[in-house]
Amino acid sequence: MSRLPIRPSKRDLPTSSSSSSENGQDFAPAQKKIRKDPEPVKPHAAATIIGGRRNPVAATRAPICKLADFQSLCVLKQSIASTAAKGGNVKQTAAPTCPKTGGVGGPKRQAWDLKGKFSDMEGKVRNYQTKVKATNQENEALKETMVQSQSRVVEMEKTLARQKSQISEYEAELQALSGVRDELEMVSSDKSTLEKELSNLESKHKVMETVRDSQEIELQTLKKTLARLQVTVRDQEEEVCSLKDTVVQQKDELHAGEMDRRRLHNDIQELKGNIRVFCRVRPLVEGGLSKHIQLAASDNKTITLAKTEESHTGKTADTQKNYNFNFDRVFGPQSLQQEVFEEISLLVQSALDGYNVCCFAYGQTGSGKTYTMEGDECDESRGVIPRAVKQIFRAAEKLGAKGWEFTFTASFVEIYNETLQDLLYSGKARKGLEIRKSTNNEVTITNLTYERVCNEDQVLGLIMLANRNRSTAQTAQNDRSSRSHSVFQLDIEGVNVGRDVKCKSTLCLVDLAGSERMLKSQSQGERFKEMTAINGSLSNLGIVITALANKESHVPYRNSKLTYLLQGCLGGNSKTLMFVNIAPEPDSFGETLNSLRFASKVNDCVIGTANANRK
Ligand SMILES: Nc1ncnc2c1ncn2[C@@H]1O[C@H](COP(=O)(O)OP(=O)(O)OP(=O)(O)O)[C@@H](O)[C@H]1O
Repeated sequence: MSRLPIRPSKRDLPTSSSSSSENGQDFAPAQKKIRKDPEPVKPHAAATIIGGRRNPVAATRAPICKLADFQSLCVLKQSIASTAAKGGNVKQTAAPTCPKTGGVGGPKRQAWDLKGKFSDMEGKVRNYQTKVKATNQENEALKETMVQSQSRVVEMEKTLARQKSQISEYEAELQALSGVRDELEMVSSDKSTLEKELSNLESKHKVMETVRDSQEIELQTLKKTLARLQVTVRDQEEEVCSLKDTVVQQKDELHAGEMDRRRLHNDIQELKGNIRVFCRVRPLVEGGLSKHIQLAASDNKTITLAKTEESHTGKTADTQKNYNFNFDRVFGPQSLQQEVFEEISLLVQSALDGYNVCCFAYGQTGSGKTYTMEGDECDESRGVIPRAVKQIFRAAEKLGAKGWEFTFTASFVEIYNETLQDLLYSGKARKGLEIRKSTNNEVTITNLTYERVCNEDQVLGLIMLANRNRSTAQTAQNDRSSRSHSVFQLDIEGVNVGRDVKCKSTLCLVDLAGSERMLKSQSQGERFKEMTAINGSLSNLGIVITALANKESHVPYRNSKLTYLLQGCLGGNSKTLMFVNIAPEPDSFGETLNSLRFASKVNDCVIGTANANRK
């Protein structure tokens, strides 16, 4: 019976843990206490500290932990290590309680020695109870330590959190500082650039200083030169003043000279006669000159028309009848336009000096009137009108230097069948063109275009316009230009403000209608009307000139439009030049003789002295 309770406990031993192999029921409470003890110690914390492995975060953060934190960590480590060591002792002390030893160092009791065995067991129990008590005490101590450690751990974690937040603050600060560093780098690079610039500027400054020094030296030299020049300028100013006086004096003299020139020029013109007649012979179409026209080799003022008259009976020899004419000048068929104009240019000058000048071409159709007055387009063939215009504007420019200012007004009128046509107007024939005489004896035409002109080209443009308008009328009426008078007038007004002198004159250039006479029986209708008008105006021209020459009290200017219009240019206060153009063909003999007779009559006239229109 006594063996029965022991055996089962022996058989249980291999399956029990080493601490409960002897008496599982008795030792169970102690074993339970041992198992519960380690619980307060968190495996994580123990592993972290006992294992000695360092958390990588903690390791990396260690350098920035405060020294106090580090020290408290060390204390915690030591206490846990000592606790672990004590725990190990518990295991070591528990090891001798292995039931296989059978008692406390004594020999194995006999099976029957139950009392002995019991006392052994009691001894063992007491022993174990003592150990358990000690272990419990240790456990309590450990628990306390664990609680302390846990509170420390909590503190440490707080500290850690604080430090983490501090670290993140530092990191943010660091980041901000890195921005500052970048800025600093930029600033330093700017600084180095500025330093380079500064050094460049410094070197430039040095160069400038050198330049300034040399310029200062130059300035000094220039100041000296300036001072010298100022003295010279003062001298020269004095000289200029005296020269100005001289200039004023010379201007006075010049003006007096100009007035003298005008007077002398006029004297010469008057000596030449205030009405002059030039004869111009047109060359034959095939060249040369026909036999019936003879020009004296000795002078250029005579022309002879020779006519051979056959004997009526045939018994006597043929007789030759010569008609001699003297004029102011006779131009042969070879005479150039330039030569012809030279003789007239003095009269053109008179127009600028304030005298009315009239130049007209008389002759039968085709005798060269238009060629003489207008000429052809090429330069050498230009006639009296374009050359006169050129001379007027050039002379006006020269007189400008002597204080004269001129204004020019041009008009171009045609007299056809005793009616006036405005050649500067391209529209439908203008009506209401009437000749009017003002109280101061100025002749004007109502509704006529008076164009202000400033230069030669403008006048030439107007002449071309007049020719276009004339040829338009010509296509409507064949040969009209030969049957009309064209009158170009240039009104000249001059003023010399400095001298308070004014002058006013008109240059009148006229291309007359063909002067040939037609037998009344041959002229019919329009042609008869034309011929009557032409003959009337031309014969009236002769009458007016004769009346002027005879100093008659009444001069019938109003008998024709032509003489009425030319009144101002033909009267006593003008210089008149007449061209008599003759055709060299033998069959024009009769007309040539008539023309020369008319011209001769005019040439014999002595018109009174012209007065300049001056104020
Ligand atoms: N001195 C000259 N030298 C060369 N050719 C001339 C000369 N005179 C006139 N002629 C020419 O003779 C022709 C007739 O001349 P122009 O037309 O001038 O005559 P006109 O008298 O004006 O005639 P009309 O009364 O019909 O107008 C023209 O071809 C012209 O070029």
